[in-house]
Amino acid sequence: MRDLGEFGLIDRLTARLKHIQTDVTVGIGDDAAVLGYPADCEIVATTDALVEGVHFRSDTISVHNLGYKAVAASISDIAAMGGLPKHILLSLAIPPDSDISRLEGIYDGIDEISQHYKCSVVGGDVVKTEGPLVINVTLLGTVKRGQALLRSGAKVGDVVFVTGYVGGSAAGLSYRLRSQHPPFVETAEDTAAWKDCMEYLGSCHERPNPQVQAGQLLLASGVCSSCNDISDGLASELHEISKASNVTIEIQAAAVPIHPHVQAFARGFSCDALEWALYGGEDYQLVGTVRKESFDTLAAQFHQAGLQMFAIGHVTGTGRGVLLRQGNASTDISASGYNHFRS
Ligand SMILES: Nc1ncnc2c1ncn2[C@@H]1O[C@H](COP(=O)(O)OP(=O)(O)O)[C@@H](O)[C@H]1O
Ligand SMILES: Cc1ncc(C[n+]2csc(CCOP(=O)(O)OP(=O)(O)O)c2C)c(N)n1
Ligand SMILES: [Mg+2]
Ligand SMILES: [Mg+2]
Ligand SMILES: [Mg+2]
Repeated sequence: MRDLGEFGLIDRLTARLKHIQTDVTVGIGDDAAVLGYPADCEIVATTDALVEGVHFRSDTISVHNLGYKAVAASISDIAAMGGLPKHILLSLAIPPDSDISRLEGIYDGIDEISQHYKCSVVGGDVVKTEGPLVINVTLLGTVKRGQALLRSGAKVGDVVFVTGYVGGSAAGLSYRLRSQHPPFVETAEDTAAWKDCMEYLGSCHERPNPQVQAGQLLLASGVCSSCNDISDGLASELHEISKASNVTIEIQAAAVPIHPHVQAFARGFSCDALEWALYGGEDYQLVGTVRKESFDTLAAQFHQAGLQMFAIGHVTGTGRGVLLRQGNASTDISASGYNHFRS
């Protein structure tokens, strides 16, 4: 890698990007990219850093899927605003002893997800570091002017929704971090079921599906009063909506959608699947609120489009708070979830 030099490295990595760029007047190779945007749109911009040892480890994710997931996390933020992803700026801080094939693998994963979601890398930066590998993704997208979905519009009476299963990524990570064989695999049938379960958990953790189409439907419906994507866990994201909208939210534990594979894995290892769903994070589903009278129509639209839409609770009052109802008991759930500066 040292032989390549900075510019050789950039050439090697960007050569992996096969996805055709659209709305790019000037792309990689000049001082800055020049990008075209439709006049009836606003730009949505998000940035997130991923640090080796904090966001990923070589034994928890493949290099290809690391590239895939790094961009997926940013696409998810654009989806939560009701936007479409367009242009990626990609910066890497690279330890000097890094293997070039590892970096190329990351770029292949980025190229794969770029093709799928029709966005492209238009620039970036490479620097050396004495610390761990850092990948920073900045993503620019478009949203219909004045229509971005915010966290701040939830109103009393609204239904709280989530666009898919939660807890799968944390379950997948928990699987990756443990070495022992599952206690419930005895017969050949068990082995087959276990294999399906592991594939599901692995893909939840390594290859999340950011909900761009769901965000588009929510925006077009005109009845979505708040929206957020789930990076830190359902509890934390609900607290953000509660804070931004100054409302109290109550969700039903039994209504939180947890995939049967996640439940089976939790049972097998005596873990709590609801904990993963509430506090695990990295599910990259959307959570938000819609007007009560419009929920059924919206859910039907989602199902027609092959998407999921689960009602998990209501906005019950004004003033901040998130409550979890289990049977007759209703308890405050803390804002805990993944938090970089709190343990
Ligand atoms: N270092 C920073 N400087 C300025 N704004 C920041 C910084 N870090 C985070 N933010 C902003 O704070 C808000 C919350 O960030 P974050 O919790 O990371 O959002 P998300 O979970 O959607 O990625 C976002 O608007 C983000 O842009
Ligand atoms: C090795 C490893 N340890 C822990 C995690 C779990 N994890 C790391 S960061 C994170 C939350 C999401 O990252 P963050 O930087 O908070 O993204 P943002 O909320 O800004 O989108 C989670 C659940 C992981 N993915 N890999
Ligand atoms: Mg962030
Ligand atoms: Mg977010
Ligand atoms: Mg976070």
